[in-house]
Amino acid sequence: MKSAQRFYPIFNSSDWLERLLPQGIKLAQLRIKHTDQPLLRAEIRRSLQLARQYGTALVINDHWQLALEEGAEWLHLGQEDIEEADVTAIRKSGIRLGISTHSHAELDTALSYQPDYLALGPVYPTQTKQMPWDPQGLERVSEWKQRIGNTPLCAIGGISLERAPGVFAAGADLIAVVSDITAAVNPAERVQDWLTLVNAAPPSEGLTHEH
Ligand SMILES: Cc1ncc(COP(=O)(O)OP(=O)(O)O)c(N)n1
Ligand SMILES: Cc1nc(C(=O)O)sc1CCOP(=O)(O)O
Ligand SMILES: [Mg+2]
Repeated sequence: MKSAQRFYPIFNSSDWLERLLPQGIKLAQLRIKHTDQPLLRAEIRRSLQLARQYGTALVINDHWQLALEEGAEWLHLGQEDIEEADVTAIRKSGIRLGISTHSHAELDTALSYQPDYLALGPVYPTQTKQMPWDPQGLERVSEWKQRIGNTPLCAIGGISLERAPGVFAAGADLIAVVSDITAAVNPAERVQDWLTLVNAAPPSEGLTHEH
């Protein structure tokens, strides 16, 4: 895996992608929580165009039907999402799949789908999303990595640039972040700091994405 793919920022619009992909982001997620289908399709289409332009692997969150129809290569689903999705169609399409986990039971369920990566969260307290889960902590990151072996482990939730070295050292292959970038005083500068950090990190098993 190219080391820059260990940094996985999450954005809620194609405008954010237009603004920050030129910084050299090689893996990102589009996470839009409204359900207006025409607007969603337009956002997904524009985001995929931007991702192709900048050589970025773009993961579409939640909206698996639109992701398939618009030719996305990556999809992220939570446990409730996957219950409602047509997993056979998703797997048949060849789209690569990441799945969220927050507990041992969710980990067992997620592993049964043989995902292309697994996410564990929230590692630290987060203001970005309300969840019933207590922060997992770094020991849980290490435990997950031991249990999932070669499947890439994505850590998410309350992770800042300053916390990232500890999260990688605990066993995360990649780190997903929202507010550390989008709430930064200077998001482009913050992206550069992350890229510097991951480029200096030791190699890791993780996502592969050829361009
Ligand atoms: C990389 C990554 N990890 C976890 C999530 C959360 O997914 P989910 O539990 O389905 O919650 P929503 O993001 O859909 O609110 C994620 N999106 N990305
Ligand atoms: C969208 C999301 N999912 C999580 C999980 O634990 O599944 S934590 C989270 C929010 C992450 O945002 P921030 O980097 O601002 O804490
Ligand atoms: Mg979801």
